[in-house]
Amino acid sequence: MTGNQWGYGKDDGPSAWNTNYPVADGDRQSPIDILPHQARHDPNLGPIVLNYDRCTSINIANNGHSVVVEFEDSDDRSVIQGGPLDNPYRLKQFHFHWGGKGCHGSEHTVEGNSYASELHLVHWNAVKFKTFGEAASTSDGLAVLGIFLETGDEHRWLHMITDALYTVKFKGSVTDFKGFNPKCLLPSSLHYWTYLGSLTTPPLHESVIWIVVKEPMIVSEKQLGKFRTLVFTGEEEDERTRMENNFRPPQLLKGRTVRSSN
Ligand SMILES: NS(=O)(=O)c1ccc(C(=O)N2CCc3cc(O)c(O)cc3[C@H]2c2ccccc2)cc1
Ligand SMILES: [Zn+2]
Repeated sequence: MTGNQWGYGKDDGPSAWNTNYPVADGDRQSPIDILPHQARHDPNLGPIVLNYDRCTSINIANNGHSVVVEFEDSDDRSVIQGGPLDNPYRLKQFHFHWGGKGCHGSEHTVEGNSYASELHLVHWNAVKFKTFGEAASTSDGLAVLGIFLETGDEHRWLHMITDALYTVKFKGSVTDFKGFNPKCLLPSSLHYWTYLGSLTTPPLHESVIWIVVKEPMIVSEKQLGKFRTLVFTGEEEDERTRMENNFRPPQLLKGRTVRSSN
């Protein structure tokens, strides 16, 4: 995966991705604009259950597209289950998408409104697949939990992430990041919308069961600003391109149904 041929700029951004990744124009692309009143309330949709108590974070990294925290996924120590999922899905990593100063940067939107940022907790079906890569390229191999970030009061735990961002300023930097449990980032209610979609970055595989939580987490403008101290470029490169607006805009629904938990 040489992720360096795509980006979020004018020439290599989302509108150009279909050149190298034709699935970009596919029938189940993500993100989407969610219309709550058109979502089908499904009483059979149970609650989302997160068993993260024995989760093991490994490191935090700048992969040139976002800041990513990776987890140990060699067993079922941290899984998501319930809701629309038939199996437990293992937590692999989480990362964020955000905007520029004062601009919004979520990927999913709600009735055309975008949030300041969006957190993605990426899980894979280790019951049906042997590796993340295999799951990520097969329908419903992944389950991504999306959490909106809205600006307001300071988030009491997000500093554990933002305080580490200076150590991964440049693309390709990785530092140890142990003992972090992302459960501390979740809003109080896990009511959600769910639909079948794709990765929102190349290779845009149509392999994702999306679970988008309705209630945003509240973070301060100051905390969000720290994400913008990262750069897309490597330390050895001349230019320093600020990492911001790393979001794909909403894609066509193409007849898909969005279901709503209660
Ligand atoms: N935004 S998202 O849809 O939630 C998303 C989910 C997973 C991934 C992911 O884990 N990876 C692996 C790291 C990676 C690095 C890249 O440079 C890149 O272009 C894509 C990824 C994706 C990825 C997923 C599946 C196959 C290959 C790569 C990325 C984004
Ligand atoms: Zn993402």
